[in-house]
Amino acid sequence: MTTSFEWSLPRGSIISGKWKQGSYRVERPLGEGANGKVFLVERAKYYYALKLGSDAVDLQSEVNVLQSIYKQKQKRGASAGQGLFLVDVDDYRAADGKEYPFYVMRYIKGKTLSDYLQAQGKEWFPVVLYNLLGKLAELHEAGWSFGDLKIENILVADYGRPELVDYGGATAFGKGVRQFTEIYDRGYWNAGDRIADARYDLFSFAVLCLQLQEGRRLAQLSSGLLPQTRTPDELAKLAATSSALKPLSGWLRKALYGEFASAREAAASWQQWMHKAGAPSKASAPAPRWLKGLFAVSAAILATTIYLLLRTGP
Ligand SMILES: Nc1ncnc2c1ncn2[C@@H]1O[C@H](COP(=O)(O)OP(=O)(O)OP(=O)(O)O)[C@@H](O)[C@H]1O
Repeated sequence: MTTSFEWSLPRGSIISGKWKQGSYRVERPLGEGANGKVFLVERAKYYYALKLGSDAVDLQSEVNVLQSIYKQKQKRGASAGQGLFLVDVDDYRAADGKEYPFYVMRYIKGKTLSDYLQAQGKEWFPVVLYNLLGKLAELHEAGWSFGDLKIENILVADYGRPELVDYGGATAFGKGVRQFTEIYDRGYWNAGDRIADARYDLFSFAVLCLQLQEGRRLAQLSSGLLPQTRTPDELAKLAATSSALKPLSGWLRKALYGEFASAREAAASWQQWMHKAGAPSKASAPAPRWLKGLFAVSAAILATTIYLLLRTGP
């Protein structure tokens, strides 16, 4: 992946906006991709993620999506404190004399989905993925398909809260998806067209489950098939023969064949599966280690207090 500008900004550099004069101090780079470089920045003691690009059109389309989600949330009275909301949009004049567009968004302190599951344990899989379906549903209700759903574009914060980053592939419903990753793409698997709809993302979501649980077998499958023999049935068979995914194979088949009308419907069906399987729901998510530790300490203090009370007596 290459960005169209090669320079970076060292810690302490100041990025200031040409039009609104917002000024941000660079802490460190967070990542980089085809559309730009993302930096952790600080302004008035708050941290943000700032995406600096070289193509104003590409960046503007990401800004449009973020604005549209924000407006949709406002309409529903949802809290602005959640989600990847926009903080600022402006242009930066760099040392090379050129102007680069940037936007500033909430900083997501999290790990990529696969790193999170590796660190916290696979038992978080149902919870995190269920929450992700909720995120997709929100986006769809604002009229957008995410388009390029893949492991790298999902950051997971504490308690299994996923956040979608990189709206470069987001496409208004009814338009053609332009930015996608082959293995997650419905067109690549001859399972439908590339016209953005809720089902397009749900297909990628199903592949994401396979990628997380059966990454190696998925890669082998896709490299071993000819373009015309790639079908959703091959993916469904892979799910059915996976010990981790077998209980979910009915759900995955529906997502692969575009049989869910919406992400909400898909989420409701996922939740039913979680209840049946006894998987931890949001409310009863597995207790983090620190919480277990805290419980042990509190129990020890209580026991000591009772002992002392009994000993000293009235
Ligand atoms: N709000 C955020 N908070 C924390 N990290 C972020 C945030 N946004 C982006 N990142 C990090 O920066 C990386 C690159 O960002 P992004 O994917 O948006 O760039 P891109 O140029 O569009 O990449 P791609 O070529 O994959 O489309 C992400 O993978 C993520 O690790």
